[in-house]
Amino acid sequence: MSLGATTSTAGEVTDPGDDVVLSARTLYRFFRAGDEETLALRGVSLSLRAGELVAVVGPSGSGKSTLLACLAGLDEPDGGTVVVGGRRISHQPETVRTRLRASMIGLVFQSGNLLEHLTVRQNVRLAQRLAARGRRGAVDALLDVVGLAARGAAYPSRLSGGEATRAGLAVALAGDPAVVLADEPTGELDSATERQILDLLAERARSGVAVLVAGHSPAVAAAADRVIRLRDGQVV
Ligand SMILES: Nc1ncnc2c1ncn2[C@@H]1O[C@H](COP(=O)(O)OP(=O)(O)OP(=O)(O)O)[C@@H](O)[C@H]1O
Repeated sequence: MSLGATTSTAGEVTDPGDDVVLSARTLYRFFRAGDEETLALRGVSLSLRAGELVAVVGPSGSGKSTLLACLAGLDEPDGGTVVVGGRRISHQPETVRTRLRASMIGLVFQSGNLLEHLTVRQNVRLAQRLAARGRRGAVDALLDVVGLAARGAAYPSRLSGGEATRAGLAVALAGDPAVVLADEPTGELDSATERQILDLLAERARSGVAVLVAGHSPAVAAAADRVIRLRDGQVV
């Protein structure tokens, strides 16, 4: 995918670099609860290239989830810029962020991204339709990739933790995203299932997707091509 366009239209960057699919510059995020102010992100910058698997690791509270939410346009940074596919996603109206996210980004959460009243197959098909990008007929192939070919008719409440994560991954991949952002997808899984999920993410990266996965576990860092360490909201 060529992302090298140069234009002055609002929301586009001048030179995103050859294969940089996502970049964040000097992100700040403050939270205020009563008198207490938390600086969750303190000037975080990063770039994510097509075909690489990058891990964001750091202790609890270091800012991983906040960072991923800002990168995905689910949350707005108080300072700094996020650019995805050559277009600015930060500081945009929600409709713009949602559209950009749907066309470019697949999200995987530990808590799951499945609608409970739909089967696994229906969840994946819906995600594909919403993104309006996935290849038709690819739903079963995708379920096969994540090892859930036999579980397409199951409802989320009947899935094990590992199955739910893999179904969530199929949903995230349904729109053929250029970027996958996974927030602690393996947090609650045993090490064999964690390995499976990380292998799937690595395989996606090898096929050209830019993958960012946040987690605590050494296995997450070990699976990555590159590791970004966060502490107290800063890259260390
Ligand atoms: N909505 C919020 N309101 C107030 N403080 C928040 C909010 N969200 C996050 N924080 C604070 O921001 C800091 C970073 O939190 P964040 O969830 O990003 O960390 P994390 O590295 O993802 O942690 P974990 O590994 O436990 O999920 C923490 O101090 C947290 O308490």
